[in-house]
Amino acid sequence: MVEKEEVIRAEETARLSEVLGVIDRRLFKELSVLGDRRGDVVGIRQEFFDDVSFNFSDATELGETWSSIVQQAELLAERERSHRVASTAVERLAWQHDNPYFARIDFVEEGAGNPVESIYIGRSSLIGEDGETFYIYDWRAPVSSLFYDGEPGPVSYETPSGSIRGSMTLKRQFVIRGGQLKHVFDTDETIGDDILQAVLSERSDTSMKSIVATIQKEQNRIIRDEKHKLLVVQGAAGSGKTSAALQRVAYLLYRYRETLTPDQVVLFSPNPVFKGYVSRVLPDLGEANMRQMTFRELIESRLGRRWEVEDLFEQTEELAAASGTAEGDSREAAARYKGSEHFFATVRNYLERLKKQGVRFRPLRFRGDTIVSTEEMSAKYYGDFAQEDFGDRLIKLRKWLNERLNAWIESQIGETWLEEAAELADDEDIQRVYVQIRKQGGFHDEAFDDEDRMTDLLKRRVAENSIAPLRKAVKGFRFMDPMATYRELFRSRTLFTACAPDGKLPPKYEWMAMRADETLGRKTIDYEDATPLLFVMEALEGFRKVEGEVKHLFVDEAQDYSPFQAAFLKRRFPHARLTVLGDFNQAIYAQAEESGGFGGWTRLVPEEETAVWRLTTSYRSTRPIVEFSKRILKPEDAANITPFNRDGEEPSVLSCRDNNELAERVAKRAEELLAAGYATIGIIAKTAVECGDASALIKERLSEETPVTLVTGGSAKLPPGISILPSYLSKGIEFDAVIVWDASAEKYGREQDRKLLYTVCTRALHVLDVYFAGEPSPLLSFERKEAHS
Ligand SMILES: Nc1ncnc2c1ncn2[C@@H]1O[C@H](COP(=O)(O)OP(=O)(O)OP(=O)(O)O)[C@@H](O)[C@H]1O
Repeated sequence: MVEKEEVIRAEETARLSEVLGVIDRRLFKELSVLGDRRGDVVGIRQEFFDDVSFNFSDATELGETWSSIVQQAELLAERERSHRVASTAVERLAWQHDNPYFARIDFVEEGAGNPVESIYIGRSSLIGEDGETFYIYDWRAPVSSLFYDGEPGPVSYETPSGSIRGSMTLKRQFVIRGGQLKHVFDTDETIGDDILQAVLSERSDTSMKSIVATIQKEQNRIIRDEKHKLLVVQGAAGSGKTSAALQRVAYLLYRYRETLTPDQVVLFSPNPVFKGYVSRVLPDLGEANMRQMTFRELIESRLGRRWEVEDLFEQTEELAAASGTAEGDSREAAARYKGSEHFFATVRNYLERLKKQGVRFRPLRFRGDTIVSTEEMSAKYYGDFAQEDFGDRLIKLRKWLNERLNAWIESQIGETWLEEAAELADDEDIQRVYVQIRKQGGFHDEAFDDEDRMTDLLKRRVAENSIAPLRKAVKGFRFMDPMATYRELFRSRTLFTACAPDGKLPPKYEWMAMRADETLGRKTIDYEDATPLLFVMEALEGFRKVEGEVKHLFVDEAQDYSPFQAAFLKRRFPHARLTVLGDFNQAIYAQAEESGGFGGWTRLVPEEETAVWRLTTSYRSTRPIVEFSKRILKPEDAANITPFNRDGEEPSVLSCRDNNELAERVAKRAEELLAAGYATIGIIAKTAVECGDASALIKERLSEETPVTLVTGGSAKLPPGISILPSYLSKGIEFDAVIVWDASAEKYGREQDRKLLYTVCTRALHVLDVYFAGEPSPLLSFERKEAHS
C-alpha cells in the first residue's frame, strides 16, 4: 500500500516538474516580450510627435498630418495592447507556477480503441507550444465537470455539441503550494472530505476566497446551469450561495467569452462592506470583476435628487430605537406591510385603475398665473391619449404641453411685462438675436422693419428664458406628480379598499395614513415607501430607464427584497437572466419578512424556465456552531440544515452583570483570540448606536497596538484584526471568531429578533462566544449559561 503511494507520488512529482518546466519557459518568453513592449511603448510615447510631420498649410497637408498622427496612435495602441496581454500572461503564469492544478481524472471515451486520457484541472489552462498538448484544463472546461460531478465508473458530460460518454478510471486530488507537491490522494467520493476539511479549517481572510478546487456537486449544478432564465437558490447560512454565484460569474465569462463582457453582469450586494469582501474572487480567478450595485444606489439615483430618502440602515436603526413603544410597533407593522404581497397586489390594482382615472398632475404656472391647469392635463391624458399605455401617454402629454407653452409665448408678445423685460434684455440676448436674424437671411434695408424684427425676436427670447424652468420640468415629466398619486392611497379609504385584493384595509391603516401625511407631505420618504413610490413613478413613466445590455443579474441576500424590488429589477434589466440567492432564515428586515420567501422572484419568469435549487450543507462554521445556531431557529426552519463535519470548540453563552463587565470580558477575549492566531474577529452588536457605545468601552480596555475598527454603513472594506459592527452589516461576511455583544432579553427579546440572532451567530467559522448583560435572550433558552470570566 505504502509502496503504491510512493509510486504515485514519484510519478506525479515527475509530471509536476515537467509542467513547471513548461510554465517557466513560457514565463521567460512572456517576460522578454513584456520588457520589449514596455521599451517600445515608452519609446513611441517619447517620440510620438517627432515622428509626426506637421503641416497645417492647406487641406491636403492637414490631411497628411492627421493620418500620420493616426498611424502613430495606432502603433502605440497596438504595442500597449500587446504589453497588456503579456503582463496578464505573466501574472497568470506566476500563480500557475505556485499552484498549477488541483485535480486529475483519467477518462476513456466510449468507443473501441480510445486511449485513456489524463486530464489535469487547474484555475486556468496551459497548452503546449504545439497548440495541441493540454497540460492543464481550465476548471470551467466541459470535461472538468466530471471531476465535480462524477465518481469513477461510467460517466458523461455535456459539451456545446452534445453529451460525451465514457468511463472514469481515476480521480485524484492534489495540494500544490509554491510549486511543491504537498499532498496527493485518490478518491472515489465526489470531492474528498479531507481536502475540504483542510480548506475549511484554514484561518480566514478579509476577502472571500475562490472555491474552485473543492466545488461540491450541488454547487456545480448552480454554477453551470445554462438552461434556465431564473435560478433560485435557497441555501442555509454558509452553504456556499455567494461562492457559487461568484464562480458562476467566472464560468459564464469563460463559457461565453466571445459575447459576454464583465460589465454585462451585475451583482446586487447587500451593503458596501460585502461589496469589498467579494471583490477579490473574480480577479483571483483571472477574470475582471462584474459590476456591483446596491439597491440603495438605485433608489438614490432615481429619488434622491427630488426627495430626502431614508436608507435601509437608518430605518433599521430607527425601528430598533423605537422598539417596544407604541410608535415603534406601528412603524414596524407599516414597514412589514409595505413589503407584503397584499400591498404589492393593491398597488398593481391601483395602477390598473390609474389607466382610467386618478393620476395626479401639477399645473404649469408662471408668476401666479396658470398656463396649463391640472384639469386640462387630466382631460388630455384621459381623453385624447387614453388609448396609449402609460409611457406613451406621458410623452404625448409632454409634446402637447410644449405646444401649449409655445402658444402661451405667442399670446404674451403684446403684453407689457414682456415689452419691459425685452427693453432690459442683456447684451448676450441681443447679440444672439442679431446672429439669429443674420442666419435667417440677414437684415433688409428697411431699418424700421429690421427693428421690429429684432424686438419681436427679443421678446420671444426673453419669454423663453422666463419659462426655462417650466420647459425643464416638462422635459423631466415633473408635470406628473407620482408622490401625490401614491399618497392618495393613504388618503382615501375607499380607494384603498377598492384596490386591495381582498377589499380590506390592512391593520394600522390609520397610522400609515397619518404617517404619510407627515412624511410625504414634507417630502421625506420612509424607506418602506421608497420602492413602492419608485415603482409607481417608473410605471407611470413607462419604465424608461432600462439597462438592456445587461445579460446576467445576480441578487444575493434575495430574501431581503420585497416583491416591489424584485419586479422593479426585472423591469430595469429586462433581458437579463436572473440568479437569486437567499435564505429565508436570514430575512432580517421588516419589509422582507412579509413577502414570504421567493414569491416575488418566481412570479417574474414562467415556471418551465425556472429552476429552484436547495443547498442544505453548511460549510462555513464548525459542527458545534451550526448545531448551536440551528437551535435558535424554530425546529421546522432548522430541519434542513446539515453541518459539514468539522470539529471545533462548543460555543459559549456568557453572563455579565452590566456593560462594563461585558466590555472587560469581551476585550480580554478578543485579545486572547488574536494571540491564538485568529486573523479576523467580529464583535457584533445589534445596532450602530450600540456599536458606538461598545466600541468606546472596548477600546479603552484594549492595548494600544491591538488592531480594532468600528465598521459603519459607509465602510467599504473589512479590516484585519478586530471589527466592531452592527448585525445588519455582518450579512454575507464571516469571521474566524464571532463575539456577540449583548444577546440579552432587552436586545434580542422578541420573536422578530430570532432570524437576526441566527444570522449573527452563523458568521463564525471557528469560534462563537455569545455574551449578554442582565437577562439572557429567551431565544437562547436551550443553552446552559455560564458565568465564568
Ligand atoms: N465547496 C466549497 N469549498 C470550500 N469552501 C466552501 C465551499 N462552499 C462554501 N465554502 C466556504 O463556506 C463559507 C460560506 O460560503 P458562502 O459565503 O458562499 O455561503 P453563503 O451561503 O453565501 O452564506 P450566508 O448566507 O451565510 O452569507 C465561505 O468561507 C466559503 O469559502
